[in-house]
Amino acid sequence: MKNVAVLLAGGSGKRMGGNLPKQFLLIGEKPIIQHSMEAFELHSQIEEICVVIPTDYIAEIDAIVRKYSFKKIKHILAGGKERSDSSLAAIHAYANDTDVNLIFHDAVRPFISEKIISDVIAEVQQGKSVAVAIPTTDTILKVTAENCIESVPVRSSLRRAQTPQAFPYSVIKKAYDLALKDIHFEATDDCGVVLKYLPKEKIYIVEGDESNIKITFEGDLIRGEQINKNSK
Ligand SMILES: Nc1ccn([C@@H]2O[C@H](COP(=O)(O)OP(=O)(O)OP(=O)(O)O)[C@@H](O)[C@H]2O)c(=O)n1
Ligand SMILES: C[C@](O)(CO)[C@H](O)COP(=O)(O)O
Repeated sequence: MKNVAVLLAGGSGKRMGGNLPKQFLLIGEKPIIQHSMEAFELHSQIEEICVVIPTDYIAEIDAIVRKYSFKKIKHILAGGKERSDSSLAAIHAYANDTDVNLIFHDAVRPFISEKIISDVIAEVQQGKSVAVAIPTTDTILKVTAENCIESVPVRSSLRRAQTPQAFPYSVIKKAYDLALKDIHFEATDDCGVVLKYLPKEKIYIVEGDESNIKITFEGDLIRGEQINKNSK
């Protein structure tokens, strides 16, 4: 099976604000998305990379690919309205090349480590579905519609989800085929889609790390600069 990294970068970064989608903001003088592209380009077990990006920014990715001589970028695809639409764009792109593992990664998690990618690949190569997560240090509250506490789940059973999330092609395709028949379908990640529509499919967890942050708000850029400096 070929290991394909799908870099999801189709969002507009509403919570970050500003005109430029956050994946093009600089950390360590390099666009955030370029950090993610490099992490997968340099990983020896990744055969191909597929970048999903808003249509207006396809040329920017093409320019980065040419300028820095990326060799593994096979597709640069137009993203969709929701994150799940961007995942679907990648799934459709491999409809005739199904002997692959799709390894979905938020392009705005630029500090993904070689170890996490290796650990994810070790699992998905055995035909397993894989999530990356870390324990939560905060107690997590489940709340009601009126913002009162409904329950306090046992913390030791809770994890914070990161990416990558990886699946054999047949698994993720089937999950999305079923999801698309559901008029109430919505999802914030790909594991949620598999869990809901293929409940018998086990999703194995690989340990993430605290540096694998998602750049979401402006303050995350300061933390990102620190992580980048410490990684030198
Ligand atoms: N339609 C979308 C929405 C999100 N993403 C990608 O999914 C990742 C995680 O999403 P998030 O941090 O929510 O990014 P945005 O959707 O851009 O942010 P916001 O929700 O603040 O608008 C990002 O790399 C983002 O570009 C995507 O590929 N397609
Ligand atoms: C996939 C994810 O990064 C796991 O934490 C997260 O669910 C993405 O959510 P967002 O709303 O697109 O930021």
